[in-house]
Amino acid sequence: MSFGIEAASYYVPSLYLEIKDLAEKRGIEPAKLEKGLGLHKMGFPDLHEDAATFAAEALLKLIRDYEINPKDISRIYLGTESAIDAAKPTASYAMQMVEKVLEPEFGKRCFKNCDIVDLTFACIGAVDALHNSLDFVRVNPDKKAIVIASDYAKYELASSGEYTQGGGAVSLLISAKPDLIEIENHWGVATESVFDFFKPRRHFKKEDLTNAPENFPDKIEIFTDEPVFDGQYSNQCYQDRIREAYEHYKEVSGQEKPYQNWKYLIFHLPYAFHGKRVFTEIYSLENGLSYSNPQEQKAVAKSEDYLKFISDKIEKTQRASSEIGNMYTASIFMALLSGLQTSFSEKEELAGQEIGFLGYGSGSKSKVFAGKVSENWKTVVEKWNLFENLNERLAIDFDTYEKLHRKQLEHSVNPGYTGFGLESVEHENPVLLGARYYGFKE
Ligand SMILES: CC(C)(COP(=O)([O-])OP(=O)([O-])OC[C@H]1O[C@@H](n2cnc3c(N)ncnc32)[C@H](O)[C@@H]1OP(=O)([O-])[O-])[C@@H](O)C(=O)NCCC(=O)NCCSC(=O)C[C@@](C)(O)CC(=O)[O-]
Repeated sequence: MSFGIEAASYYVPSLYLEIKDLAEKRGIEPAKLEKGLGLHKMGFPDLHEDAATFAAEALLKLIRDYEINPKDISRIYLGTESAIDAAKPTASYAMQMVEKVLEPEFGKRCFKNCDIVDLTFACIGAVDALHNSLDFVRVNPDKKAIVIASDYAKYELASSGEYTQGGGAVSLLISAKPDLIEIENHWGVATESVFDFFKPRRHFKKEDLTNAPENFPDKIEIFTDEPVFDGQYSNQCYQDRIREAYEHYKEVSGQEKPYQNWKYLIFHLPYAFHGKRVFTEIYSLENGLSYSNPQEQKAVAKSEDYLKFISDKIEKTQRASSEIGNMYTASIFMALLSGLQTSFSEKEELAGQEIGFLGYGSGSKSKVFAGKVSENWKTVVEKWNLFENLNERLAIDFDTYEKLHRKQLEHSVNPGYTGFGLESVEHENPVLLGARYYGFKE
C-alpha cells in the first residue's frame, strides 16, 4: 500500500508590491534583491486577510477542485507561526469559515467529527503536520487527512527581513490514494535549540505606544507578528540543520548519495535563491570538493557543474517564491507546486521520478524526506494554473504598503474583493473581547 498526497491547492495574498519599488525607497540596489536573492514581487495581504482567511481559501479550493466530501475528512492539521490567537487554533477559524460556505450542500457543521489542531515550529510546522498525518493514514488507511500550511511573513519595516516578506497557504489531501506524490517513510531529522529567529512575548509600556487608548493598561506583555532574528546566523543554522538531517536521512534510508536520484530538490525557501545558496555544502561533501573557506565555497557555487545542477534540479522550484516571497510553513510546499506546475506546462513527464524535500524551521529543526511522483499527477496539477493566478493579483504602491504594514488603513485596498475576509473584531462585549468575525463574498 502507498501513502502520500492525493491532491493539493493553494492561496496567495491578493496584493503585491514590486521588489524594485521597495529597493528604491530603502536605498538598496535592486540587482542585489533581484539577481542576488531572486526576489521580484512581495505578496502582501489586504486589510481583511490573515493566516485564517488564507487557510480557509486553500481549504475551500481543495474541497471544490477535487470534489471532496468534507464529511470524509477525519482531521485537519494546520501548520502556522502566524496564529491569530494564542489559545484558539487558527484551524478552528478556517474550518468554521468553510463550514458556513458548504452549509447549503452538506448541512450545518460538516466538520463536526473532524479532529482539528494547529502545529507550530516556525517554518517546519506544516512538515510536522504532514509527517503526523501520514502516520495517521498509515495506521488508518481508510481515512483521509488535510494538512494546511498558512502564514503571513511580516518583518519590521526597513529591516533585512523586510524584502523577504510574503504569505499565503497550501492545502494537501493526505491518503492511501496518493495521486500526486507517494511519500516514502524515511525521515532524516536534526534538531538544536537556537535563537536564530523567534517571536518571544515582548513587554510594552503605555508610553511606548503611539495612540494608546485611554483605558490601555500601563504595562502589557504581548506576542508581536514581527520576529527577533539574526539573518546571517539563521542562514548558518539552516545550513547546519539540513546537513545533519540529510546525513540522518542517508542512515535511515540506506542510500549513499540520495540527492543524485532526485529529479527536484524541494527546499524551505525563505527567499527564492536560498536553497541553491546553502546546498553547496552538502554538494561539496558528496562530491569530495574542498569547502573550508569563503573562496572555495564561492568556487563551488560558481562552478559549471553546480550551475548545471541548479538549472536541472532547483531552478523551477524557485519560480513561485520569486513572485510571492517567504510563506514560512507554506514555502516548501509552494516550491513543490512551482516545480510540478512548470514541468506540467512544459509537458515534461514526471511519473515515477523521485523528489527530495529539505525542510527547515528556525529555533531549529530540519526534516529530510522523499517521494515518488504518481502516474496520475497531471490530473492533480491541471487544476492549479499557478502562474496565471499570480498574475491576477493587485499591485500596490509603496505608500499603501507602508500603511497596511503599520495597520493604518481603515478599509481594504480592494473593497470589492471576493472570498473570505475579516469583517470585525469584538471590542465592546467584555466576554468576547478580541473575537474575530469573518464573512464570505461570492
Ligand atoms: C536572508 C538574509 C540573511 C539575506 O541577507 P542579506 O544581507 O540581504 O544578503 P546576503 O549578503 O546574504 O546576500 C546577498 C546576495 O546578493 C548578491 N548581490 C549583492 N549585490 C548584488 C548586485 N548588485 N547584483 C547581483 N548580486 C548582488 C551577493 O553577492 C549575495 O549573493 P551570493 O553571491 O552570496 O550568493 C536577510 O534577508 C534576512 O535577514 N532575512 C530574514 C531571515 C531569513 O530569511 N533567514 C533565512 C534562513 S532562516 C529560515 O529560513 C527560517 C525562516 C526565516 O523562514 C523563519 C522560520 O523558520 O520561521
